[in-house]
Amino acid sequence: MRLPAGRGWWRGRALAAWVPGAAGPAPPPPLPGPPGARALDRLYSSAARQEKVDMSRFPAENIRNFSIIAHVDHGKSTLADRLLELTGTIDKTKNNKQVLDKLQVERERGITVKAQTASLFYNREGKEYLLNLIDTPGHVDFSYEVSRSLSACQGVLLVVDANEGIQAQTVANFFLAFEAQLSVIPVINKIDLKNADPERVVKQIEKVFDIPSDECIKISAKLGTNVESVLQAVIERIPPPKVHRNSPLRALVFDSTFDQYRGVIANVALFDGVVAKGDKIVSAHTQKTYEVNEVGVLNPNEQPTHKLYAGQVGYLIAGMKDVTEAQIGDTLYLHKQPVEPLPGFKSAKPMVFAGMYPVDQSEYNNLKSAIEKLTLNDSSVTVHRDSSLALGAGWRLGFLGLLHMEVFNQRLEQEYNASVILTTPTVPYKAVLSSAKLIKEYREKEITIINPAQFPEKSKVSEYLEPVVLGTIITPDEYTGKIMMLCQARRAVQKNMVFIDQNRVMLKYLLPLNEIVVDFYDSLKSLSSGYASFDYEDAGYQTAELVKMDILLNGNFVEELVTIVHKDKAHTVGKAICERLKDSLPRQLFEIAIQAAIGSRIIARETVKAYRKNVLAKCYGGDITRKMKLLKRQAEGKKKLRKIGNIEVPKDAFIKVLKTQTDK
Ligand SMILES: Nc1nc2c(ncn2[C@@H]2O[C@H](COP(=O)(O)OP(=O)(O)OP(=O)(O)O)[C@@H](O)[C@H]2O)c(=O)[nH]1
Repeated sequence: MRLPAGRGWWRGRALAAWVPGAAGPAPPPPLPGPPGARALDRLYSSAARQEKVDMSRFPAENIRNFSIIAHVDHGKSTLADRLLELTGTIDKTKNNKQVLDKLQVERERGITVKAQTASLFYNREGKEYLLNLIDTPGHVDFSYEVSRSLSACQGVLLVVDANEGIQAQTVANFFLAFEAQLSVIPVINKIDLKNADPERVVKQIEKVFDIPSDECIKISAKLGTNVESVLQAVIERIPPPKVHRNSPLRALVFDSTFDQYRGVIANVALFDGVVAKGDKIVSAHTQKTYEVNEVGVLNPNEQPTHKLYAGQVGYLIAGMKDVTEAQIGDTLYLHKQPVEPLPGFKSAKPMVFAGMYPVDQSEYNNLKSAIEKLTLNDSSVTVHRDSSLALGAGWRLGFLGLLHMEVFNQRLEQEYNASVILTTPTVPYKAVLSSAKLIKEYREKEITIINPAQFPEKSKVSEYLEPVVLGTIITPDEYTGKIMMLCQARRAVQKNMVFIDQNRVMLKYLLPLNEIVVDFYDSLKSLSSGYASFDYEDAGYQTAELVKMDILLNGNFVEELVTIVHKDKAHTVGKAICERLKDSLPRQLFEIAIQAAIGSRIIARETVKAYRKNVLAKCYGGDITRKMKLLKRQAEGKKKLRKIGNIEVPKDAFIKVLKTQTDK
């Protein structure tokens, strides 16, 4: 049986409540062993399994809400495993590996894609604490998940690899936490590695983040070395949430997922008040009223509770039918007790757009339903209907980056059995219109273009704009020269350069997004032997000399191959498209000229030589039935062709040219 995605696949383990003093059957007698292990045994006891947890026993001063943030692969999920074990939330003997990475795509790629919350019950010196841990993704495409998670926290564990030291996402994530005014606990991980140099990393942390060296905790999450002191620091250095339990309910929806049986499961952080099953709540965003069906904590599986109290982080199910009803950043309050909504979040801004089409048009409806379901679990994807003469009806989807696009595609295939064609990604350009007619048509002066086919002509535009990002590159000094040349070739403007230690440099560049979207990271990695790291943040738009490039076959315009390029790159890009098309077009009875053109100016050309495929050539002699069969097969093949002028172009040829370069 295929396990449903998201929370819940762990359900077989059915962690249940340990509820001293709660209504229902008495908890089993204390067991020998460390407090965490005892808690675990109680959690697993079948008597307690039916009970709901009583969360009133955790006053705000006994609560710590924190995220684990780091550069990719520095060990967040492994540290989360050890913390879950140490607090007895999961069984230590089970060889746990990245337990909170629950999606198949996360397990296969070994990366975290979705932030996951776990509530840990922890006894320390006779006091019982509730530690709400959020494990976050490290890759730049998912930094939106990180910033959202931080809104439910008062502190972070900033994990840094003792061998690699501070990397680009370490810097980006630190500043997210710093700007949110959270307590930062630096954790230097992987001290067991042969090449580990924790002292060097301590100095980097002091220099770049201005954090005193004695605040760094050195651990090996893999071996469990010194992980106890991380728990101690969480309790001592992260402040409890400042909340009011006697005020009316004010709950922030900081994440949400969709379960096909129960509807929306909203992850909430309670800033004020209390919420319980049966309460009537209102969404500040939609003003719709709902009745709460279930509240609970993730332990790390869903564990229903009697109530959730201010300062706590948990989940809430209230009959919302899709995630648009539980918008991330929304505030929930009690019916007839309106409150000032919490600030919420800026909505996720798609950075790349690509066309998505079913491989076979008869699969359109199935794919439509799969996309709808998956976007319910990933609301940062935007979807617009689109169509192409060659590929049929489809959609134009917006993603936070290329990895996000690949992960979405993989999830469609794995979780919904869909097979799709994804076209080359483009970035969202803008045009400031000068034509009164167009302004009237669009009802605005500045339009965003997510489909190259809709690029307005230069004569109707006063200026074009392209998205830019502020990129951070951290590299060993010896590769700086090569990296600078790469950045220059990508039209980047250097903004800053500092040494973070004797031989490591941090470079800051303003880069056009379309120059980095496809292969910048790969180029950076290969010319620095894998040592340089890269992260970027949105930096708005800049004026750009963009041109629309057409592709012509014997003078006939091919609508699906229109591309927007910077004028300086037009020749290179045009040549590459012509070459790819030449390789994928079958020869025909006449010569075919493939041309890339800007307006009437031809900038690149390839030729496919004439050739006659005589399907009857082998049928010498008089077997008429065999001849008829071959001619019929040829006629069927023609149905998969599109005629451009008198040229027959197979659908496969378009696919080869349009498919993303990352698709193999
Ligand atoms: N030697 C050693 N390896 C470790 C340690 N901690 C984690 N690793 C390994 O480092 C790799 C990455 O660990 P993860 O915990 O998945 O890292 P992450 O930061 O969660 O990764 P993302 O979610 O992709 O950003 C895995 O192969 C771990 O086994 C450690 O203390 N020592």
